[in-house]
Amino acid sequence: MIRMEQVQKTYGTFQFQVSMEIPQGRITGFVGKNGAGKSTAIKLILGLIRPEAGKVQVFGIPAEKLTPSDKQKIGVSLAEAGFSVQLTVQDIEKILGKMYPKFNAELFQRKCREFRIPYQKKLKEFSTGMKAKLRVLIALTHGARLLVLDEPTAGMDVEARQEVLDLLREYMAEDETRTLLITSHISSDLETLCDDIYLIHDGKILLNEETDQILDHYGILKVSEEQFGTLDQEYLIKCQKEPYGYACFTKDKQYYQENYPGIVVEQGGIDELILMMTGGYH
Ligand SMILES: Nc1ncnc2c1ncn2[C@@H]1O[C@H](COP(=O)(O)OP(=O)(O)OP(=O)(O)O)[C@@H](O)[C@H]1O
Repeated sequence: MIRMEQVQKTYGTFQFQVSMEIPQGRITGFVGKNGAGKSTAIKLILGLIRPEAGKVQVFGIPAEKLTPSDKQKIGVSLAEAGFSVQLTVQDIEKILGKMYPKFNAELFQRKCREFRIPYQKKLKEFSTGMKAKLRVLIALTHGARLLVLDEPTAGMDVEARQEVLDLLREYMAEDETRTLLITSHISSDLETLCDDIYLIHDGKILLNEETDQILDHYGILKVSEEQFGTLDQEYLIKCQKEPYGYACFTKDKQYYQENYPGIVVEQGGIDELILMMTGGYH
């Protein structure tokens, strides 16, 4: 569905260099620290910026050659993009109806009511969470085959986040050929939503793994200097010196639980993955 082949983009000292393949029918999450390159990846995929080298393909078509009719099949939610703040939701509904032949006005209105999005108010009077919910609704109500959502739940309270995540799950369950690409800083949202995770750091992919694999098999071993000396290194991805000895990130915590009964093994979620792999775990 999305393919990046040796794509390069440079901003000053920041160098984005990535190859990846995002399959159809999957929910893929991009994670990483601030400034890692997640939004850069999304902008390259949407053809909003051009790479200096390499190829970006969406639906098998080079991103820069996507026609308006190809773009109709993509639902997008970006933090900085949007409609004029002078418009009301009613105005936006009319514009969407003209822009997208497959725009579902009935669904849009129903979800606006369910999400308590005021229909007559101008966008400039909206709260951060209301704007975020509206951006997601706009992406989801024109029959897109591919959803690309950059931080869709940012600024939302816990209830709003659950509503949006449920809506995304519902949307994906309706048609198994749909594909969703999402970034978020809220790891728990991605852990419950995504099939696959890409960890991006300093413009490179540090890890690509299925979410279930991360949650079921990855873990952090906390060992003394002495224990560290006896540890089989085969399934360790990264080790970090700590005051008590070492924190070791493993992709097979069961192996160490079975073979080293005395050592402490902690759950390895997406937050731990980011912190261990990028050197911020303590
Ligand atoms: N238009 C631009 N001009 C100059 N530098 C840019 C531009 N866009 C992005 N960058 C730089 O590229 C790097 C990656 O930024 P990007 O927005 O992709 O990160 P991100 O992973 O989305 O971060 P965040 O989690 O903070 O949103 C950063 O160093 C950023 O300063």
